[in-house]
Amino acid sequence: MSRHPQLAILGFGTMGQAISAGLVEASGYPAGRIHAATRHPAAAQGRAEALGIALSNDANAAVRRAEVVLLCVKPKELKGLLAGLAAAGALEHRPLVVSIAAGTTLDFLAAHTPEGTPLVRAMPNTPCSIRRGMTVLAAGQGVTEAQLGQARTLFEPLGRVMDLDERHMDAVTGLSASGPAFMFVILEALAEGGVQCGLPRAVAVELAAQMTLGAASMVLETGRHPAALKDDVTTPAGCTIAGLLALEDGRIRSVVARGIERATQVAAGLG
Ligand SMILES: NC(=O)C1=CN([C@@H]2O[C@H](COP(=O)(O)OP(=O)(O)OC[C@H]3O[C@@H](n4cnc5c(N)ncnc54)[C@H](OP(=O)(O)O)[C@@H]3O)[C@@H](O)[C@H]2O)C=CC1
Ligand SMILES: O=C(O)[C@@H]1CCC=N1
Repeated sequence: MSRHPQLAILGFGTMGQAISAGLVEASGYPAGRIHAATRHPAAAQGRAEALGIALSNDANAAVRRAEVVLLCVKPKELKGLLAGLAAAGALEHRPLVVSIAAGTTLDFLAAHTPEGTPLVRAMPNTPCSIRRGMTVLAAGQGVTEAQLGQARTLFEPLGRVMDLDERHMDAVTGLSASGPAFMFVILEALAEGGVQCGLPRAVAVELAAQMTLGAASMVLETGRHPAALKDDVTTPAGCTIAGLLALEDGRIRSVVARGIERATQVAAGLG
């Protein structure tokens, strides 16, 4: 299979568009090799045209010519979509099927696709649209290393990729897939703190975002524990420890951790 297989993207909403944008705009995937399908294409036609990819309401046609099928519909919409593909015989050539649906297991996918369909579950996030994504992959039974590699090749240009056992997928969803929303709220709060202390809002947002990027990059690039990096910032009797204690008074650690736990619990029930 080529490095840029014929790709069908079913569902062209937030994630279908984020992945398409990452592939075409940021990583040079040939737009002509991507065919997206959605039930109401008019709404997203402008975005598809801007990317140069074909968008129609004919999922069966997109799948018939595809070597890789990326399922980007809501979990509740997946069963009907797969039933339609099966009824039309669109998966008879056994393309690699990659689902990003939260809470939707490989067993469910296997039960709703023709026997022997190679299946991979993936959990990306919206930063994939600018190549700063995090995607976790879990391979279905019988998927070869080459097929898993094909899925990896698809997501690697969009950011980091990690393989994990499927049992971790709900926690992955709660942490790295829902996580951007949590970080946007935290970023907004950081900026509000700056505004409260007199910074213009645009300046506060830029400082908050660049600081967050720098802190996250230090964790990834140094491999040091976040607690050790925090200690480096915290001068005895200085301002940082004063701020940290105020955050602890608000139970920042348990509030954030419980948010991930709750998102994980809900993700498990979405399929
Ligand atoms: N949003 C996120 O940050 C993340 C989402 N996910 C997962 O990605 C999937 C998509 O989420 P998201 O992009 O946010 O959802 P959206 O609702 O934005 O997009 C889903 C799209 O699927 C289309 N659709 C629905 N049914 C069909 C069908 N039968 N055939 C073709 N297209 C169809 C809908 O459009 P139309 O009505 O025109 O058909 C819609 O645009 C979900 O399963 C979610 O769990 C995973 C990681 C992160
Ligand atoms: O909120 C959701 O259900 C989806 C899955 C992970 C991110 N967004």
